Amino acid sequence: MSSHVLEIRDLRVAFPGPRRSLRGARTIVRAVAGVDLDVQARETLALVGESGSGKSTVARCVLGLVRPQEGRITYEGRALGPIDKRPAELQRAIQMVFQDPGSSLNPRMTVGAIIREAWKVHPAVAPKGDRRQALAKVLADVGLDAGVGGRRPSALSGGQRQRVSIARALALRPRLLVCDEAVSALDVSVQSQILRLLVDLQRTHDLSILFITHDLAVVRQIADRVAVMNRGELVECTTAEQLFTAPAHPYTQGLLSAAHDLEGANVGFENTREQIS
Ligand SMILES: Nc1ncnc2c1ncn2[C@@H]1O[C@H](COP(=O)(O)OP(=O)(O)OP(=O)(O)O)[C@@H](O)[C@H]1O
Repeated sequence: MSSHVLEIRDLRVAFPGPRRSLRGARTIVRAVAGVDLDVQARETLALVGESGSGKSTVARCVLGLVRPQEGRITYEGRALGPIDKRPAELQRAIQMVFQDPGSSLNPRMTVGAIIREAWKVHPAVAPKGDRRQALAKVLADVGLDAGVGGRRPSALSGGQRQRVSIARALALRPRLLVCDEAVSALDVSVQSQILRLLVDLQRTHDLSILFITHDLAVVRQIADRVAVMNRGELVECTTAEQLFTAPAHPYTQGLLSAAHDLEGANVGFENTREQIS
């Protein structure tokens, strides 16, 4: 049997583009133009590319938030349709961590209420016994004190808020996390802490991660394999090591040298996976 948790085949998504003129026909933006991708059990696959290359659209298709014109997405061999047509256990099994927890966490609710609400939506994974203890455990798993449960997102730092987003996802015992620019809004040192947390959680919770980012320094810290998108197409999919040492595609070579120019000293980033193993 295949060890692929997620399989994407010939995915195609087009959006109506801007009008050419007041009376002219609409253009079409081919956001995803025939993508094949697999995420294996317990791996982190980074999906990288410049802004507008189609990464988020792939993620939104996996979540069932965008309906592709063509293609097939399966999770453990089961076809994934739109989110509202998915059985509860499939909705639960794939969780998303967004870039900006400020807008994805309800500002009127406490952290505890946010997590309890996730359990209300998915009673199959709600704790059977002491909910307080279960909440403290979920928060501890992401490095937060139990006291954070009584606070609202606005009272937390950006890094703490992102830990809460991860806790909310983990509370549903997912198998696949889709992280869309999940550390992009954070300072570099906080980014590293969150990336380490994800690497740890992946091991302790048997997670697969599809990690979307435009930042190659982040890829270096977290990815097992890397898929590179350009203009809706996948141009290269290889191990992280291979990508950084011998990128095959000219587009990837260009991305790497642009990152070199931008980051200077940061290019020598050590790999978090190696540091903590
Ligand atoms: N809902 C939408 N309606 C119209 N066009 C869209 C929509 N969503 C995405 N697009 C277009 O599809 C293309 C791919 O966008 P997408 O957000 O997937 O790229 P991305 O690589 O994730 O970029 P970014 O990192 O900037 O989000 C872009 O040209 C974008 O403008």
